[in-house]
Amino acid sequence: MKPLSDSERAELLPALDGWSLVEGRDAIRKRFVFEDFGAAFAWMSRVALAAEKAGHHPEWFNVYNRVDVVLSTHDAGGLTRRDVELAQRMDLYASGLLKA
Ligand SMILES: C[C@H](O)[C@H](O)[C@H]1CNC2=NC(N)=NC(=O)C2=N1
Repeated sequence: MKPLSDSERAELLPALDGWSLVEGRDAIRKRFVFEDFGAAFAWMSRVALAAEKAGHHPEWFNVYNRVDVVLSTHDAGGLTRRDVELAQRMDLYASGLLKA
């Protein structure tokens, strides 16, 4: 999988909801805040199954109801379409679960 081209970045990254570029690294990040630990972990479980199926895994750190996520494609050394797809899937699965 090739890293995103400049034109792909310009098109795909601004369309993502709440994701931002990580400084000093070709990666994107987002903080998800859920109602409680149960909601956070339910979401993580669902994402984990999808990630395993796709063979593309997040870097993430969970404390109680908060999950800090970083996405990058290690094999490509930077952002690829796989990261964009996983970000979109994470957002989809989080809808309705996030803290108001
Ligand atoms: C063999 C296996 O599919 C690869 O090592 C996958 C696993 N999960 C991965 N996840 C991420 N984020 N980047 C990768 O390059 C990657 N590679």
